[in-house]
Amino acid sequence: MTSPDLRTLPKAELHLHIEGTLEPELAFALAERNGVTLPFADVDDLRRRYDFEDLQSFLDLYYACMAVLRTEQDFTDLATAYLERAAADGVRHVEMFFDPQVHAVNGVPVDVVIDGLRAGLDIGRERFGITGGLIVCIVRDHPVASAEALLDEIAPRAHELLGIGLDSAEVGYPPSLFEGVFRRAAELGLRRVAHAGEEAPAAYVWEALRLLEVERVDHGIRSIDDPELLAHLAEHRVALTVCPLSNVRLRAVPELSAHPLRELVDAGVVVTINSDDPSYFGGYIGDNYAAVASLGFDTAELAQLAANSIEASFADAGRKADLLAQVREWAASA
Ligand SMILES: Nc1ncnc2[nH]cnc12
Ligand SMILES: [Zn+2]
Repeated sequence: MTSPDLRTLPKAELHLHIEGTLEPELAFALAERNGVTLPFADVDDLRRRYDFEDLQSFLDLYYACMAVLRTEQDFTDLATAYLERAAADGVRHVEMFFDPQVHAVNGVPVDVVIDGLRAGLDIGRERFGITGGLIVCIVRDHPVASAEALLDEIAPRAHELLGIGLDSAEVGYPPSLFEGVFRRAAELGLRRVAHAGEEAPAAYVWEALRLLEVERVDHGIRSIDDPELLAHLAEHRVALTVCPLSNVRLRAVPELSAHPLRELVDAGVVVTINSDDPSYFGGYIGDNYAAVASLGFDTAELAQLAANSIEASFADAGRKADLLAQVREWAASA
């Protein structure tokens, strides 16, 4: 039997930083359009620096490149370019992270970012049939007061957002710092997710669950070190948004074959597959599914991972039922 085309498997992408889809070519085009000077000679020079030692070494480059994003049109162009690639990878629903505190440092108001990304999502829906929304991320190594000020700013537009997340440098910035911020976000009607257990230990995942009351955990791979936590995640069906190629590139795991994905699935955890920052990590979501297939996951298991992504999404019940039927159809014909 030939292996099925994983790019036609209908799926949701639940862990995607839209700024992490900025390809070097677009970065230089936007730099020129906006009169911003990037600290790299050219596209090839920038790509050569995509050799990361850890999360922080990646974040340094990632935040530097974000300086080219200035106008509403820039954010629309960025989102549209991603959605076109995502559509080719079988993505039918996407929940997109963005980092307004970093854009604010560059003088870009959060309204510009939201307007630009929402226009991109509208194009994605019309052109590619992709549904989805935005998850505003708190940059955890900025002061808590800055996160609180951001909530003040977005409060009137909370109904235009799906949720709140927590990202950036993890170790030393535990979820507990943001308990009040997340409580207020919940009062605004935002769904809650957080990066936890990417580089930091399982204790950060417990904090995200107990103090931030998250509905999904982003990465969460260090949960593997805590059997009680694994049992809790499985029992309560709290999904992990796992990003295998990211974990390899940022050396959260020594190599793909050492990834704890199989153990997480065997423990009964609801695992989903995602790309994180695909421009920087050598692969979009289709490449991540292909990496999982190379670990020995069979067609039925890959279809189950896609079904998990739909079930764990914040799509409405009708959309979920429709997409789950599409996954079943794919599996039956694979
Ligand atoms: N993998 C990651 N972890 C934490 N913050 C991020 N921001 C963008 N990518 C990230
Ligand atoms: Zn991430």
